[in-house]
Amino acid sequence: MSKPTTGDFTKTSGWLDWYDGPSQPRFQLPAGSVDAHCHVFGPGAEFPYAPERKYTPCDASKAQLYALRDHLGFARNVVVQATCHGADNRAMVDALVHSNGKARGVATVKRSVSDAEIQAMHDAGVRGVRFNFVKRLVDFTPKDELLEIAGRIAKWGWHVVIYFEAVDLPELWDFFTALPTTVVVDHMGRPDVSKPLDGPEFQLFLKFMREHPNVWSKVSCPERLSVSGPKALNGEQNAYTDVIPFAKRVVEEFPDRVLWGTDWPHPNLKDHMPDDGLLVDFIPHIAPTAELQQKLLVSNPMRLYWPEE
Ligand SMILES: O=C(O)c1cc(C(=O)O)oc(=O)c1
Repeated sequence: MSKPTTGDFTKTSGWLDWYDGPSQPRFQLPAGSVDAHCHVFGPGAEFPYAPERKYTPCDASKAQLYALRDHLGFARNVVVQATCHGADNRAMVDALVHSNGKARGVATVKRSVSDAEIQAMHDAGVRGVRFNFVKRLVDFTPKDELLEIAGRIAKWGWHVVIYFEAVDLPELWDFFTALPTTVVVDHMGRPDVSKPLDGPEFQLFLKFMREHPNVWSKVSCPERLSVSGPKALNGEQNAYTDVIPFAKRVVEEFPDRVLWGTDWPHPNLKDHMPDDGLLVDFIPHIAPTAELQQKLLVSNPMRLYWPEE
């Protein structure tokens, strides 16, 4: 892979670029595995970052993403609109249309989006919208606007991806449970893994999934959630051990409603950039059997994003 560029944009101070030269994973992904959460950034010279963005990343192009896919052994990607592009989905859509059908997408839209624009995104491979409640990433959007969007995109068979912090789940509960579509939670709703697995915060998340069969979860981002590491660097085969019990619990209790993704190029990490090959080696720690791995990496994402196959 070629190294990150910046175009004419100045990266947010302290920005960490994605890891150059990831290792070859030891864990062999099942055939047809889907990286169900990753992003493209720009390149800014071609697809400028949104004026309302909260961070300016390094560029991370579709060619670099697809080179990583091939290197790690994934067959397909789900490219999720990154907040640095706001509701301008051109970079993500461009990645989809140049994927030879090997990528689907999740967009961010405003209430003003037209049916023709939704249809065009659908034709390009978009299958969902993302609602973001992480305050450091986005400005507030009124919930009635989001519900209106959810009602409209449901007609295309799309789902809603939600990103929020664990402490905010109680306040967001009524809104989330009113959504009329399949709902996919990013990064397990960001549990605080220094709190107990059986404590009230994570138990509320499990109850959310248990009581609502339309709710799925990505069991991704151990590099973001881990407090005590160890980091996925220098060949570490037992990385992020504090995240394992949380992710494993979700995979084992809801094996048919979990997805996994690299989260490449890992926006806003402050401490280190993981070796993506070692992140893949994390998977068998949370999905220990071949059956769970097949569901997590192949059958579930295929059912959600390529149901026609
Ligand atoms: O935690 C984050 O900073 C983060 C940001 C974004 C984004 O900016 O879209 O996406 C993610 O999946 C995670």
